[in-house]
Amino acid sequence: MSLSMNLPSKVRLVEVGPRDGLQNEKQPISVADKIQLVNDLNAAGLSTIEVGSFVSPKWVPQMAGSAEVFTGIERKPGVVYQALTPNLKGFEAALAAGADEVAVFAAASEAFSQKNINCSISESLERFRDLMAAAQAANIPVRGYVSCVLGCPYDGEVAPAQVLSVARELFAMGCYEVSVGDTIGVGTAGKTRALFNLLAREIPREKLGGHFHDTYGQALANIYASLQEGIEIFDSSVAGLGGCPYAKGATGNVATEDVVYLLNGLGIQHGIDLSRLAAAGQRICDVLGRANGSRVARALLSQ
Ligand SMILES: CC(C)(COP(=O)([O-])OP(=O)([O-])OC[C@H]1O[C@@H](n2cnc3c(N)ncnc32)[C@H](O)[C@@H]1OP(=O)([O-])[O-])[C@@H](O)C(=O)NCCC(=O)NCCSC(=O)C[C@@](C)(O)CC(=O)[O-]
Repeated sequence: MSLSMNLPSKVRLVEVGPRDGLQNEKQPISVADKIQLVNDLNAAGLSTIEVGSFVSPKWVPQMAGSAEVFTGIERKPGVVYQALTPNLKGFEAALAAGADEVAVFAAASEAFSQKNINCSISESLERFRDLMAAAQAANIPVRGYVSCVLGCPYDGEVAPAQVLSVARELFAMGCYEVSVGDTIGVGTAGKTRALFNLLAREIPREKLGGHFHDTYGQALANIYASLQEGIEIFDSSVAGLGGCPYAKGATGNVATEDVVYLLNGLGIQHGIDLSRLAAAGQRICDVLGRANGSRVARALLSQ
């Protein structure tokens, strides 16, 4: 039971650091370092880890070695190792690499859809159909993402009804859960609550996830607002790694360490060992030669 009767007692964190976190890094990162990151996250208790993506290497070169990463990781029973896939080709590659589950991604804004995956929203949804059929035949669960739900770097304001329409389509075609993403981190708590309130009129709350970037420093406030709306699934990235190659200026995802600290304070269960998690984040930051983006990790590691 959480300290507040109105909040969920348990949350599932989807760790997207190895994919969303690393995809935007310009410097080469070795397959060994990526494998180490996934293994460290495993050891810290994450139950769902997005290991990599099977997208065009011309579009996102950093994810080119994802198959080797999948092959090299130590698998822990009960942990879901997920891959991001934009089409059937990506799905087949993910399946061959041993992904337990895949994620498809659509946008709530037309301009972002074009920039990110080179097609309109409706074309992207159409593209997922053969992937969904192949996934169903192979018994592979498919997660859905909707990007730019609280604003778009090209189109500006995004209508909540448009987010609902894309999320509804993803469910209708068979996604078991949909994560809605504030790709450029412009959302605020009030808008977040209003969005989930609208989505929950048609989609069960326990099937909705929140994916917040911290560009404007609002991610934790938005997560708290989502918890108040009964949302129990959040995507986060160790050490706040990340940024989207097709959203200029977008900084990292909310740091997993910061979310865990928030949940600890609220008495909400999550199953993650914060000190191991902070060590995992610092290790990859040392590899990348960049500052740790988690304030909680910085505070803990300086003690
Ligand atoms: C979707 C495409 C492929 C369309 O790209 P396209 O150029 O329109 O597609 P195409 O079908 O014409 O193929 C072009 C080339 O890519 C190859 N190709 C085609 N598919 C694949 C594949 N799966 N894996 C490997 N290669 C592939 C294909 O074989 C061909 O190779 P070529 O003949 O030129 O040598 C491209 O636009 C793409 O890969 N985009 C990926 C963009 C991306 O990964 N963005 C970041 C992830 S989304 C995100 O971060 C947001 C999220 C999810 O985190 C949530 C949030 O924050 O909001």
